[in-house]
Amino acid sequence: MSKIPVMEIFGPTIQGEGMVIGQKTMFVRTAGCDYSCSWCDSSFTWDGTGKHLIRQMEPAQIWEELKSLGGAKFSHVTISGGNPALLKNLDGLVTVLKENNIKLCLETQGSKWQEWMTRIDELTLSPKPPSSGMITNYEKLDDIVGRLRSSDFTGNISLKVVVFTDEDYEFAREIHNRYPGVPFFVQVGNEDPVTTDNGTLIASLLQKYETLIDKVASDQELNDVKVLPQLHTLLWGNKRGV
Ligand SMILES: C[S@@+](CC[C@H](N)C(=O)[O-])C[C@H]1O[C@@H](n2cnc3c(N)ncnc32)[C@H](O)[C@@H]1O
Ligand SMILES: Nc1nc2[nH]cc(C(=O)O)c2c(=O)[nH]1
Ligand code: SF4
Ligand SMILES: [Mg+2]
Repeated sequence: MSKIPVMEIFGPTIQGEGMVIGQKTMFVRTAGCDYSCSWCDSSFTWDGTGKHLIRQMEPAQIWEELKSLGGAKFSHVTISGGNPALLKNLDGLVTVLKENNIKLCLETQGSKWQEWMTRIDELTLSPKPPSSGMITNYEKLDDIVGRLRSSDFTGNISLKVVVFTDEDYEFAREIHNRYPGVPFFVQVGNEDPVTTDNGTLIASLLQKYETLIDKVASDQELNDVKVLPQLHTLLWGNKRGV
């Protein structure tokens, strides 16, 4: 059997980001990432600090845990990480969840392709801007977007760029120009993904949200775009498992 490295399973909560923001959902967060973004808010999935939390789980076991946490109070599961697209054998989990009529959302950065991605209902690709320290492989990203725009894929896709700096904003424009027609989101960057001072954090994030809205509002290159905060961070700060 094929086990999946699971970092955390939580919910029901709401999807705090992107194309289905507000959607009631469970989360399965896998361990391991091929990137190491400077500002990653889930760095415990790849920097060794969460090593003790990793469980190697069978798809059926993950489903049991989702049910024991969520009971009958969910019909939607978001798979995030880390980068879940590193795992070929997530196929088994997708199968179990689909057999149980669960709608599936995936969060990934667009650096790897897996065949099971065609069975996701809401797929977010989040290429990384310069402030992350990562370099986007456009050949790879073109290939992935191409596959997701083909008739093999019946779900919905979106592109989501997190913005911290003016350079990041330029990167967001480039991505939107490169893939016109793909629903496009810009998201406020959280510069302090460890603080527990929620008052200060939330005030600063709201300020940044307003600044990003102003920037987009006065930009004729970014018209068909949605500007969002991380709703879960505005509600619960950097708390894990929400
Ligand atoms: C933790 S990542 C996991 C999935 C995948 N590795 C990715 O980056 O798309 C989930 C989402 O959180 C975003 N994110 C990570 N750190 C962030 C931060 N400090 N501020 C805002 N968004 C952040 C990522 O850009 C991504 O869209
Ligand atoms: N509520 C909530 N929404 C989220 N959307 C994307 C998340 C992620 O870490 O991938 C996330 C998360 O961790 N919590
Ligand atoms: S790609 Fe995602 S999980 Fe990986 S380091 Fe960047 S933000 Fe974190
Ligand atoms: Mg998160």
